[in-house]
Amino acid sequence: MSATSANYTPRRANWLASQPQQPTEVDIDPESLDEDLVEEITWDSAPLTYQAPVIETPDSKEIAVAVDGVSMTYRVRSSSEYLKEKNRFSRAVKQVLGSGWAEIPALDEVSFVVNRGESVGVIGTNGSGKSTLMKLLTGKVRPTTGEVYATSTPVMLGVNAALVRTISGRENIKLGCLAMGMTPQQAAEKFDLIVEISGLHDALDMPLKAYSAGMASRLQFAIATAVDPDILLIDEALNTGDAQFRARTKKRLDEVRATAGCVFLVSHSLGTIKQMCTRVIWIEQGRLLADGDPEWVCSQYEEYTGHKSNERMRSAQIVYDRTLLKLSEAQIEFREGTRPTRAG
Ligand SMILES: Nc1ncnc2c1ncn2[C@@H]1O[C@H](COP(=O)(O)OP(=O)(O)OP(=O)(O)O)[C@@H](O)[C@H]1O
Repeated sequence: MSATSANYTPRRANWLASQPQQPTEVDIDPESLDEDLVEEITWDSAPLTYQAPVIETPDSKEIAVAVDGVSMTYRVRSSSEYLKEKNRFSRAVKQVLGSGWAEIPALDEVSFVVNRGESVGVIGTNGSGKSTLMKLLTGKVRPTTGEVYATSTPVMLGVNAALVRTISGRENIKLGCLAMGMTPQQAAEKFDLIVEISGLHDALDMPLKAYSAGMASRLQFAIATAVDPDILLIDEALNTGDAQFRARTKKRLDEVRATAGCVFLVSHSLGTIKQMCTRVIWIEQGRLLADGDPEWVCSQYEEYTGHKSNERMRSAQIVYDRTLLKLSEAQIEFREGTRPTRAG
């Protein structure tokens, strides 16, 4: 569908007509809450209220990505051992279908809007749904329900720049650029920049199989970001670099951010996230739990994971519930003609 479709009717038009346009606080019946939770929330001085969804009306000049009520359920054929294993971890298998088929919920009604110039950190414990979200953003995988919109095709670092182990770094740069859709001339023009970003001047003629994991991911990063992607997705790629490379990476990410669209960075390293991101999204058990200031979101996450790693599951649940209470859920409305194309 074209971004300028004149006949577009917002998907949620009926719903919007019956809802307030401003966030409104809705009273919760304290009787329905666990006593400890009430105590904790009161102590934290958070209002004992749910916020009604904020209606996000993306500005067509600003918007880079809109994720509108996206849910994702994988359908897998699995052995009973695998299912037992899944049950042991955080996410329960929702429904076991006949003859070994199972549905695994990975994301549940996630909505947010990202504007150009933002650098969004994505955090969450193992299996919470971060990589699934990235896959949906590339448009290569379709959500079960909901929709992902993007103003250009997001580039996933590491997927588009597949490296070949038997040829040199120099040849990999040329091949990687061609694989990402550059002409031979564009690839030649970008060569020096890629070498500079990767910092691999001395290793250019070595075969890739002689590179360490960190060196290979530096090369991958340099190739992927050389195309000046409008929307760049990075999944854990930065964690292998040394301090010098991280500084160079940050510089390059800042440039990408400044020149074009936005960056998504999935990482378990909160230091990296806080250093590189202007906003953080916390996905937990498939739900969007927090979306906002990196310091605040990371501090809630640290408290949550601290409790979990000490097996204080009840306290972890309190942090989860308390954080969720503060989330202003988004509902997305596109004005006529302002909707970007569907990702993919
Ligand atoms: N291809 C797949 N088929 C079936 N289930 C999957 C598939 N990919 C992910 N899942 C399941 O979906 C859920 C979310 O997984 P996902 O990889 O998105 O989590 P994650 O937050 O990226 O985890 P991690 O931090 O460990 O990389 C998990 O329960 C996982 O087992």
